[in-house]
Amino acid sequence: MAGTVSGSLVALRGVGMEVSEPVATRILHPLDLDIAAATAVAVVGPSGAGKTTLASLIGALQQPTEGSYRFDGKEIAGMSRAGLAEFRARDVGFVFQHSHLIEERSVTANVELGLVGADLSRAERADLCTTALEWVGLAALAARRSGFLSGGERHRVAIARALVKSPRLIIADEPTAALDQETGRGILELLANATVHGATVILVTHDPRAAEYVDAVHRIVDGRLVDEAHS
Ligand SMILES: Nc1ncnc2c1ncn2[C@@H]1O[C@H](COP(=O)(O)OP(=O)(O)OP(=O)(O)O)[C@@H](O)[C@H]1O
Repeated sequence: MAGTVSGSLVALRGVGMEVSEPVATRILHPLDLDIAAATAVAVVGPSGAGKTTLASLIGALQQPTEGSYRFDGKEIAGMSRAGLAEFRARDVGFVFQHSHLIEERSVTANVELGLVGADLSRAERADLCTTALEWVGLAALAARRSGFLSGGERHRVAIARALVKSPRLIIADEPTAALDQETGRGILELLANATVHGATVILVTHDPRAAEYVDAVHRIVDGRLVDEAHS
């Protein structure tokens, strides 16, 4: 891609994480990782290995204690708080294990939360919400109160909320953990398909089925990137 040094959307070089409180702990050993634009990758590994920490560094929810993180060629490590907040708001959509919807508000109102801070007219917001809901197959439920949705439907709304601003990066942390098998499959498929819309997708998961839906699997064990297998 234009503007990148390595050709990757996400390029980590020697990125690591160490915390000093409550005791000095090395959470991630310095690692290199490249993720190409419009691909889907899974980050897998045992509990406590550092998967969420890695995803939160890539999503700029935390800063690494060392190394360089370039996103589309632009250095993210060391950016100001305001710069990080702007990066997250513009470029990153997050999907978590629980959908975190506002129960008493409508499906559309929840999706619109993904546009907070965007300089858009009411009509533009409505259009974007409709498109996102169509994309996750929930257009018919747009006006429904979110508290009345099933678990799978809630996840779809959460995905629509992450997608509505067309972020270049989607980070999903254990998106299937709270769902039954079949619903989980649908969610994995939906997330991986975001690449068709140009998004780059990072799935943090214990779910072995995720490998079927992604372009690459990155394995973290004890804070180290130990394996990379292309499917
Ligand atoms: N801010 C922090 N301070 C101290 N320890 C931390 C901090 N953040 C994470 N850890 C520890 O670092 C390790 C890695 O955590 P992380 O959440 O990244 O693992 P994970 O692979 O996502 O685990 P799981 O699959 O159980 O969610 C864990 O032992 C965790 O307790």
